[in-house]
Amino acid sequence: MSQKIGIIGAGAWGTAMGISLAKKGQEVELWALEADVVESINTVHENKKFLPGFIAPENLTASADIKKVASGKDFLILASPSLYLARTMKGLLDVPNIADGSTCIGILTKGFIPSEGSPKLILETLEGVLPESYKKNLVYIAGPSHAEEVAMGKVTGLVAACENPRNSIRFREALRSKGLLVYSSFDVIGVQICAAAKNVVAVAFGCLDAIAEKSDVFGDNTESLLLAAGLNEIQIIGRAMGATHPETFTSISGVGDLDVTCRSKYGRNRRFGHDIIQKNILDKFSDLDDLIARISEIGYLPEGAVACKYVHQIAQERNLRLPICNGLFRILNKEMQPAQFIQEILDGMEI
Ligand SMILES: NC(=O)C1=CN([C@@H]2O[C@H](COP(=O)(O)OP(=O)(O)OC[C@H]3O[C@@H](n4cnc5c(N)ncnc54)[C@H](OP(=O)(O)O)[C@@H]3O)[C@@H](O)[C@H]2O)C=CC1
Ligand SMILES: O=C(CO)COP(=O)(O)O
Repeated sequence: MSQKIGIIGAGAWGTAMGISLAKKGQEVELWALEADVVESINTVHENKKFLPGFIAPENLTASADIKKVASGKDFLILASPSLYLARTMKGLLDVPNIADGSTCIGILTKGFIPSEGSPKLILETLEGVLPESYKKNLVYIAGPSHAEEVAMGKVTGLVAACENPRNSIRFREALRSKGLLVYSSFDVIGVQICAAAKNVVAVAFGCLDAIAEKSDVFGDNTESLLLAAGLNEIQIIGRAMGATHPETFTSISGVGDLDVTCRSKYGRNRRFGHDIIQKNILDKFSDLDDLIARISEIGYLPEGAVACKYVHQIAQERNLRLPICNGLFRILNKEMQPAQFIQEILDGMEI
């Protein structure tokens, strides 16, 4: 039976998920902020701005009216970048099926949310805004899933994490298809940390990858060294923040997502690392706060740059030793030259 699904955020990932669901026969409506994105999806069935080259079925439609997109849906999927997620969600609180808790909500965003004290995880932030009935009922969805490949129908694995197994199973059934395998998890904290922190490691990986292209000293072996040490740092953060299942880190949402983000040609975070070395992209920003404030000027979304600020804050507050994440923070904050970076982190890291 076809279900009604709303997706908030028509970037590459929201659009690809919409295409996958629409191909499965679900009735999907996407919210896009920009009128040209709405028009392009509704007229030529393609998101020319964020996912060009992929044609959507006609049962995927778009609207600029966020409340309309959220109204009367069985499922609502949030796919906005971390910087805009909380603000976007607040605009939906008076939608009747959200106010009464009857719509099942899942989140695709990867990152942390700033708050007055410590940075917060996404579910914790949304639970603080949504009606009480959503507590322990939000579903966090992550895994190695570049939008382009999901839109193509290439076989992809995702984890749907929720403290209430009924909801992770509901999402699993709604999302899964021949190309999309969906597994349940209870480890909402571990899965969120893996999704946010792997982007930071992938920026560092992109820097190393660019340096290695012209180096006699660094190669594929060095890259695997960085990847393994990065996974170690992700585990340190996860354990400190309350991840419940050690196997999360070795699952598709842990090492799987880290691997694809570091190595895929579609990776935005890896590309950003490359651009730091090859295009001196940091020259136009004065520090990390300036970069975050003007992130749209980069032309694509490196969530790892935003997450790096919050991982650094968490590391300081909890006295965590994270040479890769903290080394990258010093680069992005203009405290260290990129050239020094790889050697320093290789000298400092523990596997
Ligand atoms: N791309 C991928 O392969 C994957 C991405 N993700 C995660 O999904 C999230 C979205 O990434 P992605 O789809 O790649 O992003 P894109 O860079 O493709 O799209 C940018 C998005 O930002 C939105 N946006 C820009 N300005 C604002 C604003 N002021 N308020 C609200 N929304 C705004 C755009 O809205 P609009 O649509 O309305 O124009 C659009 O949805 C990120 O957290 C990312 O880490 C996770 C897995 C895979
Ligand atoms: O999360 C992703 C793949 O699972 C997308 O990573 P990038 O944002 O680096 O492209």
